[in-house]
Amino acid sequence: MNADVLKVEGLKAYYQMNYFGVRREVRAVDDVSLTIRRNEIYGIAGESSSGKSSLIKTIAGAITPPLRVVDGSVKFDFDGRTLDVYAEPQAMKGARWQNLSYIMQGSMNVLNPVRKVKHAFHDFAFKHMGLSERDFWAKVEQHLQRIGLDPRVLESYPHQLSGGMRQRLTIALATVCEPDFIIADEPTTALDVLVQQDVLALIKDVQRRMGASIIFVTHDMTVHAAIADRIGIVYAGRLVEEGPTLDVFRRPQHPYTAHLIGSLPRIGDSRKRSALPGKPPNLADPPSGCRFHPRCPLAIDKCKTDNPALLPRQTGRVACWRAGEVEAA
Ligand SMILES: Nc1ncnc2c1ncn2[C@@H]1O[C@H](COP(=O)(O)OP(=O)(O)OP(=O)(O)O)[C@@H](O)[C@H]1O
Repeated sequence: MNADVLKVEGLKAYYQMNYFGVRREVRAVDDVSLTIRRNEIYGIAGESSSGKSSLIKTIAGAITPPLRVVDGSVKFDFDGRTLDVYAEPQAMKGARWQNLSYIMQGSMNVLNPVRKVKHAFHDFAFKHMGLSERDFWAKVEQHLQRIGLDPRVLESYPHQLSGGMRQRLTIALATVCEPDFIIADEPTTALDVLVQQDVLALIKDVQRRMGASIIFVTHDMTVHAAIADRIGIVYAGRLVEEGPTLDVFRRPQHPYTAHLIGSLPRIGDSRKRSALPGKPPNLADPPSGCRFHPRCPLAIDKCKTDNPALLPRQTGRVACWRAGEVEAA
């Protein structure tokens, strides 16, 4: 069996707009290549507007205009069967829920406020599981119990449940068909810190038990530290660093990664953390060369003109002309 379950190659997805005859193109995903292994949790990190959600939506095959794939490919390997997301959109429909599930940003909203929770399970999962009604509900109840929810929640309306319970329910929904691959966008952002810990532990537990792979997005580096096996750092539509989570946190190679990690508060350290000057660039008109160069403390002339490729380095990959010359602040 192929060890990689997802292969993304040279992926470019742009928002292409036309305002009164003037074309505008936002290069939100710009030449991203990555692979995800079986049983792996891969986190995508980066500031707001760096393109994380656009990347994950594109990987999930869940894009709508004006976002369009202009180049590259996204291929899954499910049980030795290759599923090419953009070459075979129909096959993708068949794979949803069974092989692949997508927990969108704000996905608690999939729970219809005027219908009991049980309807969401029936609407989304029943037809994919090939079970009788009776066996289906037995399976749903067993799944809820496994993830610490009382099956009586099925008879509740969403407003009767706390935010943490609703998020647990969306995770239950996304995992009840035991998919091989889970895609999650900011799965814990709307929750307070304690509930967040709980939901993170749940995601990790469900993933380990089912042997699934997960790719998830959050801007919160502490969430990556808690659950990701590897992380990819995105800046201005490009993957600029990738590696095992511990290595990236201990020895970031890219100045941007070093900054993201250096700005995290640490217990017992009251030093003021410095903010990175400037803002992420406008992706309709990104800077030449390395897109980080206008904000980079280590930039040299070459960085202004030449785009560094993402190259293997130590245990991961990094795209920087001065890779490895940084230490976490
Ligand atoms: N519907 C849209 N039309 C045009 N541009 C868009 C649209 N949605 C997002 N963008 C632009 O695409 C770029 C990447 O946005 P994206 O939402 O993918 O970033 P992100 O890293 O997920 O940010 P956040 O953490 O704030 O969700 C940004 O410049 C954003 O303004």
